[in-house]
Amino acid sequence: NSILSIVLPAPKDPVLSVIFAYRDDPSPVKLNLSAGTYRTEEGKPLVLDVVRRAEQQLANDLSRDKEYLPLNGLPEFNKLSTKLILGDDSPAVKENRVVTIQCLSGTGSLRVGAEFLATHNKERVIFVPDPTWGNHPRIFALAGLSVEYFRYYDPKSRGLDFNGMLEDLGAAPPGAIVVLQACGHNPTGVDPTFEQWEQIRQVVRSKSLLPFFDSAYQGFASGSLDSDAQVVRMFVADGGECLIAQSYAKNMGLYGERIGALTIVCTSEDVAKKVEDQVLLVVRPMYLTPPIHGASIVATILKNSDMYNDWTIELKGMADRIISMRQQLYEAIQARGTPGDWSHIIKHIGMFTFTGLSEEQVHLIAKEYHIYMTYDGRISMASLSSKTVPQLADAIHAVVT
Ligand SMILES: Cc1[nH+]cc(COP(=O)(O)O)c(/C=N/[C@@H](CC(=O)O)C(=O)O)c1O
Repeated sequence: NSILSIVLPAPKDPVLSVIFAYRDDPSPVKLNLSAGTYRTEEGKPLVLDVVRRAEQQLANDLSRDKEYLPLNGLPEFNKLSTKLILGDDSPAVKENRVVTIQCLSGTGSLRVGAEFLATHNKERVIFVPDPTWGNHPRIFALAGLSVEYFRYYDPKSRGLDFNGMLEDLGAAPPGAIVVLQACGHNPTGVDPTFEQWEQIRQVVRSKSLLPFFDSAYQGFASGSLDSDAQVVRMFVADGGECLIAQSYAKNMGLYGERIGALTIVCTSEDVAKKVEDQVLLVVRPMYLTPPIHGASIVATILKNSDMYNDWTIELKGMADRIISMRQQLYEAIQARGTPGDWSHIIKHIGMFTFTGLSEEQVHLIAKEYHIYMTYDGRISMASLSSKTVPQLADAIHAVVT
């Protein structure tokens, strides 16, 4: 008599179920556009050259050991991560009111932050964009928060439903948490303009909402680390509070190292101290202390100005390749005279684009053309190459005409 036989089949995960369908497809021309990971022009994963050099340096340093890190992670990693997102001369850092904890990449930063908020924030509602990254609702619900949505994507314009967003944020209860993707919105590729962000900031502050930034693509969206941090810095500059989940998965290609940071900007040093102690009470029973290797790679690169510069060059290379894939796909669709306005492909930013294809068109493209994207019509531009753009443009043309 088995105990586990009561376990029910798990619901389908939008990203993973497509990856499994792709895996099982025997076609030699199959193309996976669903995974949010960078691919080179040859369609291969990329380990940055500067990462290889950092790892070499670490391996040669015989003074290093494998002792536990402190609960809050590798100290120099935390300091350098704070600087990367908040900038070199952040008043919040100077006033000691910023707490940064190394966490297990972006997901871990979001989860630790959510568990902390579920325990200490009197308002248990957290608002996320509609749509948002598929994992957000579960991370926050499992932490004990109640997830609500604010209007974000407008299917008609394939752009931002700005008025809807402002209206929904304006109607949120004081103290509610609001998840804001810092740049390269997943899954739509639609980011507000800076002018729109300023209006969003004013509503967030005037309604006493607590912003929780998800910064998973800093530098990877525009190619510039500073411009992709502008939105976060705009909020921090007003002296208010926010949480920031940072990930080095995409911009440093450290997906499997699970390295990121949770930064909490408070209104005083005194509050920051209490916040840090309470967040560590979440960490200890969750995973005790974070992993050392990824943090050491990041710290090695960020603390050395030559390696930092080399990183920015490789990072811009990745971002530029994605932007050129957007241009090439748009031109290929135009060349085929495919009906409809496809300019959103070049207007969108970051790893992803919402094609606007319907679920049945997505299934048809998978079945007939062996091209896999998530059922919401999201494609990862990073998975395209000059060779495969025509294949996708042909498939889109076939299903929309
Ligand atoms: C917006 C966003 N935030 C956080 C993460 C977490 O990444 P981490 O590796 O924990 O730092 C991801 C990953 N997104 C891709 C990975 C996945 O969902 O499987 C994706 O959208 O494909 C995001 O797209």
